[in-house]
Amino acid sequence: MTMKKVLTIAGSDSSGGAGIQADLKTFQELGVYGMSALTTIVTMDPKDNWHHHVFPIEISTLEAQIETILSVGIDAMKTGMLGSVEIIETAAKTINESKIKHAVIDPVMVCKGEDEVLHPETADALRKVLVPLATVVTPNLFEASQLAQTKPIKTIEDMKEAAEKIHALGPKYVLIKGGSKLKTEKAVDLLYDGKEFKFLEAELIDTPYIHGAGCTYSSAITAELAKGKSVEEAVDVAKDFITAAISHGFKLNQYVGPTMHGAYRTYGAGRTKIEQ
Ligand SMILES: Nc1ncnc2c1ncn2[C@@H]1O[C@H](COP(=O)(O)OP(=O)(O)O)[C@@H](O)[C@H]1O
Ligand SMILES: Cc1ncc(COP(=O)(O)O)c(C=O)c1O
Repeated sequence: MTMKKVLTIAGSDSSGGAGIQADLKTFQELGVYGMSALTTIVTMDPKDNWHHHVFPIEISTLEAQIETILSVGIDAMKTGMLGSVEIIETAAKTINESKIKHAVIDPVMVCKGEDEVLHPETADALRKVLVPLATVVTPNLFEASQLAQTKPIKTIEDMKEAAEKIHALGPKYVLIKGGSKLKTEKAVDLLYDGKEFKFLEAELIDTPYIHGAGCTYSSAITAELAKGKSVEEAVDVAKDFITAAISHGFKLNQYVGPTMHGAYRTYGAGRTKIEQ
C-alpha cells in the first residue's frame, strides 16, 4: 500500500500540544505521512503566566514551504492557525491550484486559556475565502458563531441554526464542536451536509487537559480522508481518536495540559484513565 501524504498549514505551538506539533503527531499515529507549512510561531511566556505571543512568518517563506510540499504531492490537507488575511488567501490558493480532493479547515480564532480573538480581522476572510473551499470546516462554538455571524451558541438548536448558515457559505460539511461548553451530558458535535443533521456523542470527560483537542480532531479527520474514508467515516474515527486522547490528557505544567496523541493506538477507543 502506498503511503498517503498530508499537509498541514498551521502555526507552531512551542509547548507541543496544539498546532503543527499536534497535527504531525496525529498524522503519525494514524499512519499517514505528514508535511507542514508553518504560518506563525506561538510562544508562552513563563514570566507572565504563560501569556501567548504570536510571531508571524514571512509570506514568501510560507509560499516556499508550500511549493516544496506540492512538488511532492498530497492526498489531503488541513489548515489551522493562519494569522493574517494574506496567509488565508495563500491557503485558499493552495487548495485551488493543487486541485486537492479534501481540505479540512479548522478556523482557529483563539487559543484555549486566552480570551481575546487572536486576529479579529481574519474572521471575515475565513468566511469569504477559505471556508467555501472546505470538505469539512470544524469550528468550536465560538468560531461557529463568528462564521455564522449569530449570537453566542448555547443550545443544540443554536448549533443547528449556525450549521445551516455556515453551510450556505459553501463547504461540503460543517462540523460544530459542542465539547464541554454546551450544557449537555455528553460531548456532542454536530455534522451537517446541507441535508441531514448527524450528532456525534462521546462521554464528557471531566478534565482541564484539553489543550490541542481541536487541532488533533481536525488532523485525525484529514488523515482518514487521505486514506479514502468518507467524511462520515473519517469523523467517526476522529471522534474516537480525540475522546481517547482527552481521556488520557495530562498535566504538562501549572498552565497547560495537552491531550495524549498516542492514546487511541495504545488503549484503543475504550477509555482507561491514567492516574495523574
Ligand atoms: N471534556 C471533554 N470530554 C470529551 N470530549 C471533549 C471534551 N472537550 C472537548 N471535547 C471534544 O473534543 C473535540 C474538540 O473540541 P474543542 O475542544 O471544543 O475544540 P477546540 O480545541 O477547537 O476548542 C470535540 O469532539 C469535542 O466534543
Ligand atoms: C499554533 C496553535 N494552533 C492552534 C491552537 C489552538 O489549539 P486548540 O486545538 O486547543 O484549539 C493553539 C493554541 O495554543 C496554537 O498555539
